[in-house]
Amino acid sequence: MDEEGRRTVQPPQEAEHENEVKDELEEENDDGGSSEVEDEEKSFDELGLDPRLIRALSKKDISVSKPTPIQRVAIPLILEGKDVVARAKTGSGKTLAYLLPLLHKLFADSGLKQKNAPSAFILVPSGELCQQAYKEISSLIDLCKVHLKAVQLRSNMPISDMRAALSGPPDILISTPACVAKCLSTGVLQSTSVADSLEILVLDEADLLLSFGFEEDLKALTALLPRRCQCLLMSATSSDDVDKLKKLILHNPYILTLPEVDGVKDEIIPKNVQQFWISSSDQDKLVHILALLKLELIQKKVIIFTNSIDMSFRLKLFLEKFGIKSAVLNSELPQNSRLHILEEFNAGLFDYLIAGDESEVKDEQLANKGSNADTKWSKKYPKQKLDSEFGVVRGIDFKNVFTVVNYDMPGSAVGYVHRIGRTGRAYNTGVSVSLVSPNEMDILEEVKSLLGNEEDQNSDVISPFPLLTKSAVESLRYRAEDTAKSVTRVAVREARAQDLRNEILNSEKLKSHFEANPRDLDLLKHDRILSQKPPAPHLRKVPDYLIDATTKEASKMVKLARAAMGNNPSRRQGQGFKRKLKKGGGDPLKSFSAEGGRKGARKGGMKRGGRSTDGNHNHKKRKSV
Ligand SMILES: Nc1ncnc2c1ncn2[C@@H]1O[C@H](COP(=O)(O)OP(=O)(O)OP(=O)(O)O)[C@@H](O)[C@H]1O
Repeated sequence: MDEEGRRTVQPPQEAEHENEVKDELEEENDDGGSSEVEDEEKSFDELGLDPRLIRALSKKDISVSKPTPIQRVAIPLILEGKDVVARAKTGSGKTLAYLLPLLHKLFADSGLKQKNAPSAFILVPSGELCQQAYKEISSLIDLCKVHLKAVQLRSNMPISDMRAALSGPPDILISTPACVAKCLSTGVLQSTSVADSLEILVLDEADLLLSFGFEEDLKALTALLPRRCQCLLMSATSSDDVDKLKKLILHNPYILTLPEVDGVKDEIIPKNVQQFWISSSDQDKLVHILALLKLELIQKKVIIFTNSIDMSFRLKLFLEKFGIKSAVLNSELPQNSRLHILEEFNAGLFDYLIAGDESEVKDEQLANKGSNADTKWSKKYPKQKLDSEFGVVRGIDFKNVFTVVNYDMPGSAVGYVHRIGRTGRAYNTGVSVSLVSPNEMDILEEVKSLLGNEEDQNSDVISPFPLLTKSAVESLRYRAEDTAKSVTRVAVREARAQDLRNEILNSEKLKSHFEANPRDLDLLKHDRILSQKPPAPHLRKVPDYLIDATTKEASKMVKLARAAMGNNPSRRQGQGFKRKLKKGGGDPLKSFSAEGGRKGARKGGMKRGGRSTDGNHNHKKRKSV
């Protein structure tokens, strides 16, 4: 610390002690002993939060009696003013875990002291996450009807806009570290004002902040942090980068790690996601995805991940020929368009989103910076022009996604976990289906060994997808292969360029229009057709005679399951949904085998991955829907 009591840039010595909370039941205290945390099933209002926040949660349809485990543990500690590192898996509700106590504190402090800079900074690695956090905070502030102001700043804003946004000043600033560093270096934010005013600093998606190259920007900020500033670090995974940040910024923090039930692996496994895979050559992936979507064997909404922008457009053009509309999200698009695509998808304006997940390409590029390393991965996915603050996978809260499809497998098992974590968020459930080519089998093996349960070798965390028969695939093969020929490289290039042109035009319109009409989502469609010709009528509808009886039954069951949810996946949470599913024939993914139709009639359990498991003792990592 310097004379003025500010935190210095040098990482402090290893904290004198760290307070670890290893799960919601056990809290390690300073002496290394452990004590039971009483009444682990506390509701939100028993956590000591302002009643206005509790009412706001009810209005947002979040059950006030059911905080997630990380919320139950983190909220009281943050309310007490402790520095906290919260590591809990993707989709576990970390955003509210820091936002609720942060707002509670700002409600209490509001108007007490004249400030020249915001009281709270929330720093995230990408523009998309800024927008997401901003919307969540704004909706809570609106619902609580309090006089607090939050602003989001992004690096691409003109300095004059930044200055205007910070005049006042607002109570909460949501931004990226690079943007805050820019504000400091241009004098938009005064260092002395920050040092005088800042009470709470949140680093969300902390493990990404350093890998996205924000280290120097963060150091510029940490030099100003007053000693009293409470620091919170949220992360889905533990990594060296999280440790580095922890040492750089936090003071003797409480480390919250929520392994839930049985050990380290559970820390990362999205338990609410039933995971499946389909073996497919690279060429056959188009016919497989067509069969899944056209024969309605997976439930909407769906995110389809590819590893390249060209593949995303190829897929979009191909599906269009069969009358399946989708939108493409990628790093090439202007930021306003990307944010708008996300908003439309979250609002349910279209069902299929093809997301070019280049984050792993970016990681690979960062890892190989300065070297000429020519890995298998970089050969397959050559360098693309990437927006350094774009991330389509990490941290983005896609709403009500039921199925995640890996059209291309990601480059790592960790990338896989983050992708499938876009469904099954908080108390919801979801399904993932990965198309795995022979070249990608090593990643599948990596995923299996990362997620597998060594003590339970006989059960697969990721199983063969049970609803797709060979004959269903073959019935569509001719049409798919014939149509794929028309999706040429030139067509893909033109579609990509056309989409970019449209979106650049849109982006300007979007900026001005949505500033004035934030709720007017439907103005610009992002899932419009890019093909020159409309889809041929014979491709739009699969003739009845092509679909075998087993597939018809599978598709019917998927539809029944969807109807039981009333097209509202958030209703998957309750018992009511389970009852309705039972009436409608049960979860098709559990009660059905593509080879043998319904499994319910068969005694002695069901087959998964060629191994027999007892229907009543299904794999414990796979939560029933
Ligand atoms: N107690 C709760 N009950 C029900 N839903 C919740 C609860 N808390 C949060 N949610 C919802 O769960 C979803 C996931 O939460 P959130 O985005 O905070 O997860 P996360 O842990 O930050 O995930 P990631 O690591 O991917 O960023 C959000 O839509 C949020 O509104």
